[in-house]
Amino acid sequence: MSTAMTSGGGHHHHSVHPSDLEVLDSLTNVPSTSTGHVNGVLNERRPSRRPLDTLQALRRPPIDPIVLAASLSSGPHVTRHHFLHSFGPKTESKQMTRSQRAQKRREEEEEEEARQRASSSRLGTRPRAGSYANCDADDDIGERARRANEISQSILEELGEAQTYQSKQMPRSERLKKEKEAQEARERQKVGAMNPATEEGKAVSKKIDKLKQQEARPKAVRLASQQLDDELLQRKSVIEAKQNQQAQVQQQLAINRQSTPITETVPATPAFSSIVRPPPLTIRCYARTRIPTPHGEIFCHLYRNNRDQKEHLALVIDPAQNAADDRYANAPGQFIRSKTLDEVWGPTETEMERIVRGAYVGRLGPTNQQASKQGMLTSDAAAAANVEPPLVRIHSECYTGETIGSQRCDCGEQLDEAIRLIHADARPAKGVVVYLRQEGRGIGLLDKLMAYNLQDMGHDTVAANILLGHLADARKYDIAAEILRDLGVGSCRLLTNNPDKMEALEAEGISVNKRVAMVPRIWRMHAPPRRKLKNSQSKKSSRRKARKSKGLDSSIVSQFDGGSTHATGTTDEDGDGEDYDDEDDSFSDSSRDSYLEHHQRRAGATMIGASLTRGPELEKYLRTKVEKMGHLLDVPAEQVQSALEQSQPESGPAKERKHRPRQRDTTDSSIGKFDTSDGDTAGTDDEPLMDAAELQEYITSQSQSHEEEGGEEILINEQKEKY
Ligand SMILES: Nc1nc2c(ncn2[C@@H]2O[C@H](COP(=O)(O)OP(=O)(O)OP(=O)(O)O)[C@@H](O)[C@H]2O)c(=O)[nH]1
Repeated sequence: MSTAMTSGGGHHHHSVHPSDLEVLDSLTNVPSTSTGHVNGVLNERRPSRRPLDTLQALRRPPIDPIVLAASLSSGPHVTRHHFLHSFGPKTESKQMTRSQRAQKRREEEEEEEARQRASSSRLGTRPRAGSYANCDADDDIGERARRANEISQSILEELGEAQTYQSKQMPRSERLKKEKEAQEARERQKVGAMNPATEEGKAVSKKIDKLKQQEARPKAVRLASQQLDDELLQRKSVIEAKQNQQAQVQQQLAINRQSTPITETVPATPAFSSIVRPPPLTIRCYARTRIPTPHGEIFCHLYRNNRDQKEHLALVIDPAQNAADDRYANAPGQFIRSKTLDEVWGPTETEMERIVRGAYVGRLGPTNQQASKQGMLTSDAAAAANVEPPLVRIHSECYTGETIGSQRCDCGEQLDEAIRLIHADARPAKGVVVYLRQEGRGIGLLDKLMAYNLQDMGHDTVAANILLGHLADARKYDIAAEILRDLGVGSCRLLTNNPDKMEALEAEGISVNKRVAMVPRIWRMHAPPRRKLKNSQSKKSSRRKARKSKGLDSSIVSQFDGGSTHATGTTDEDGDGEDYDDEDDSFSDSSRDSYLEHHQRRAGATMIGASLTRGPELEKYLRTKVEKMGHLLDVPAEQVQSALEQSQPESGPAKERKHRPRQRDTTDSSIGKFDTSDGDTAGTDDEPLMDAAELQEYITSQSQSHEEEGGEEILINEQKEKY
């Protein structure tokens, strides 16, 4: 562009070139007016390219004089229509003139040349054109590096060590090949070990079982797969590192102890010593409160301890403590109460503070707020009371079974059943469910969920645990025992099928006087009665009971009636003595009848979906417990048959449809439907469903025919002679 538009005030209008006008036009959008004259010259090259109306339409809005004035009065003066023109104070360009700039460049070039000449003379040799030396010919660093290299070379020569380096590494192609082979071998081993369908998988499963029997569990883990082995080693090294760290801390502590006078203080939370030598276990009940349940009221106790960070619970069923009057409050020794809760926690603790944490007697209310006294119950007092030891269940947490109604296990059902059985046990009912936060048999929820995936791949619960690097059962019962002691329960009748649990509890100093079995509800449906019904009168009475139980179950009512009565779900109200006529049989009878009663309860009150767990996965789970973990239960013949059928699913002849009892509850259909044998989905609505009375008749007829066939008795308490 020529000087037609220079900055500054001086306007030197030389001849205007047509291209300048074109640029000006494009910058300012001034509509071109057909061909025209510029400085008297006919501008042939500026035809009117666009019609005027289009240009008008494209044109940006005209300059607003107010905006222009504002712009002039404030900032640097560049507007889109006055590009580089200044209407404001004159600004001086700080740029040198062109000639000055040329002069400066020349001077710089001369200086450069002089420098180059000087450096090449210093080197003595001129670098060859095109050689790398050219790159740093005038570079001091390059020069110094070369010289250092020469010096070090000469030193090495003097020492006679100037040898050529020879790599001992394999060629890369070979290394890659070897790595690939090793990786493939590992994969094969892993896949084989994880898939029970393969020969390798079968061998691994077999090995695991065998080793487990030999009690060589950690070793079995190492053999199970290379991958798990690596993981174990890693864990081991972490533990070793911790132990080392701990040893150092112990040493330091020993030194400190020598140098400082000993004061008998026990650290509240020993961080490291718990790995080496755990401090004596201490527990404390921090709170107790009343919870109404479908079976009656319970007192929920929350415990903390110095062993783990979990809050374990004790559900105490002792409704007598809840009486509106203080009849029972004055009879210490009759209650299941926590010693640590009733303790006074310090000289400043107020009565109200004690009551708020649950250390009260009688039924708490707006008018009854009586704090408990320290030492209301001791184990001695309980023993002195000379009553049958309370029913106790040590229950392990199971989120899936108890909260989202998983049908993979019977944990939800067991928790529900334990509370029900304790409520139904004696008059007044008394017992404890110790609820331990040992999810997944102590392996935690995360690993339990992974174990389920291994189970879906064909492993059972025991093998899945082992493949994940755990013991088949990683639970401990020391905290449970301590909680029971705190509650004054030194001996008990234990609700369990698990012999290990009984042994563990005994080892922890709680005497197990009797085992009371937990029979899965679904199995109980098929079980014949333990003894023949006494006479035809009994049959009538059971029908009468079934009719009675069609109404709202009294255990449900008990939570609405103020809770002053305990659950009466299995009370022998008609007085025929059938339920409680014989102490030994009381449980078997009440358990058998409980099947009907639990169907009369509202479904989902304590478990999602149903109060009955069923299905092929549950059957497998139960069978594994019996067959591999030694649980004391007899698998009903029908379950064995169903397992056999499952093992040859499609291949065999079409299954004969068995007659299965079906029932629909009158109040809630969700518990009414069930399938007893093979876990097929429950029958369709068009199939007739039994009502409670029909069902009871069905069970009775089944059991009678079973007895006629000389069938084996399979019911709870069967194995208890063993203990
Ligand atoms: N690792 C693992 N744990 C499971 C599985 N299914 C249930 N559990 C856990 O098992 C615990 C219950 O243990 P069980 O073996 O069912 O019963 P038990 O308490 O030993 O025996 P009983 O006293 O007779 O009931 C709960 O903590 C559940 O979370 C499973 O497939 N794998």
